[in-house]
Amino acid sequence: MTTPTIGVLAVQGDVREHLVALEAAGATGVRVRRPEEIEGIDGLVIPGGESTVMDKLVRTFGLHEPLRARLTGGLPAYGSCAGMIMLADRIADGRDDQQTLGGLDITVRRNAFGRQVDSFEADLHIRELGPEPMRAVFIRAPWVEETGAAVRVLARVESGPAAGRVVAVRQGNLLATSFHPEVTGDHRVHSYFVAMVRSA
Ligand SMILES: NC(=O)CC[C@H](N)C(=O)O
Repeated sequence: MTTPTIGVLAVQGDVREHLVALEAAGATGVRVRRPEEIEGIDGLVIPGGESTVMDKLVRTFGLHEPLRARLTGGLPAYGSCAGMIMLADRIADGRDDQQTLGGLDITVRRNAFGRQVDSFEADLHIRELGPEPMRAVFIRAPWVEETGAAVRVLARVESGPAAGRVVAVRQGNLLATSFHPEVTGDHRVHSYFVAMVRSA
């Protein structure tokens, strides 16, 4: 696989920013909106947005089952923010009929940082990405409340009232961040994911 083809789930959310970041990280990014577009991809990015809407549209467009089938088959996937929620096996205080694609043995709490701190930025040190801190942008972000034994924690909030909260995880071929690396121009998370896709 010289240049991997990575699909960005394009039913809702900040799709364009991920396509740009994937190209910068050496992959070909394609929009995934129809079931037949799932077959040819080597990896999948689920963008930030609104997970309740994303879930409904994924089911309406007949994408839920084919996406689950590929994820179960080991397709590498990266979810940012709402995408993290879509990859989580469990949502804390889950209500209504919100479903996820699942695969990550985590419980996420939606809009976890509270109304006063709707959106904020913080520097994170992520060993896998090198010594330089990463500027992380959180927008009505979830955090990871529980992790199963197979889940590796990659980053935690480092200071302030939410210090210690888990905001980046990996489990096998699945990667998720609470924050939005696609909006900062720092493409290290996407490069890390592209490397995961290459070695899958
Ligand atoms: N920036 C985001 O993706 C926000 C996620 C949104 N709060 C949700 O619950 O889906």
